[in-house]
Amino acid sequence: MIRFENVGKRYGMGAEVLSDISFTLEPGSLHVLTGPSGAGKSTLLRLLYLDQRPTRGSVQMFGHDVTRLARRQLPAFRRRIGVVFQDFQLLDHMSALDNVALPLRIAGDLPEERIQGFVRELLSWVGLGDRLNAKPPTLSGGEQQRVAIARAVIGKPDLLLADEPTGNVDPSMAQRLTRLFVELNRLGTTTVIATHDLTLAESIGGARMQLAHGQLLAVGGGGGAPRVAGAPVPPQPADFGGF
Ligand SMILES: Nc1ncnc2c1ncn2[C@@H]1O[C@H](COP(=O)(O)OP(=O)(O)OP(=O)(O)O)[C@@H](O)[C@H]1O
Repeated sequence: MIRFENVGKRYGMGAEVLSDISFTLEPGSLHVLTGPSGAGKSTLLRLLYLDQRPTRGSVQMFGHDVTRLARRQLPAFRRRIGVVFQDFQLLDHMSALDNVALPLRIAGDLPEERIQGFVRELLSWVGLGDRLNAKPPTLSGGEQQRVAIARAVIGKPDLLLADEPTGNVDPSMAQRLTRLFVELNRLGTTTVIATHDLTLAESIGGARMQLAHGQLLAVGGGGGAPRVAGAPVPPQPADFGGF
């Protein structure tokens, strides 16, 4: 369970960009975070990723008050979180395959041969089967976004955070990626997807978290995602073991 209580966030000496944010995310719940540009969606995702600290309030995650963690404790928590941020945060010197393999290699649970098999299958599924060895700077924005999504989901994280995850792809790929998120959520990953795209929000389902001017206007229960009609079926968990 994740619990925010009266969380406020300001950058430097600026005004608060988030004020008195309180909510609970139940394990395995699915939430779509909406709100106008500048409302604080990315800031909220960065607080959830422990990439920013709140300036007030408390945040409970994975059984800990994470506002009290030492910097050296953060990587272990972050390994439980898959992220797709707008800047993708891919490692430019590594191939697409190696970027996506990284969470499984760090986890160290699977032999390299199986890791390679799972990564190839997932990258093929997101339409990048012919770009396995390409490095991120040689990929288009939409291709980089799909590598980032594959990297975020391959290890079946406890929490998935995605910021405008389909902003750079065409509608049919957006539907395919939505299916991936929904299926991951069905396997138990608590999921928060920020988007301006109301079609995406509708197709994901789940509960809305609505931000405006740094205030959370609504947060629902977020239980269970509907099937995405007509979308292709992603690789099943047994087919890519990290999943
Ligand atoms: N690193 C930063 N330093 C200073 N101010 C920041 C920083 N990041 C965000 N802000 C400010 O915080 C406010 C909320 O920004 P944020 O990116 O969280 O909004 P958003 O809802 O994700 O917007 P968008 O939909 O345009 O991505 C904005 O006023 C922005 O200028």
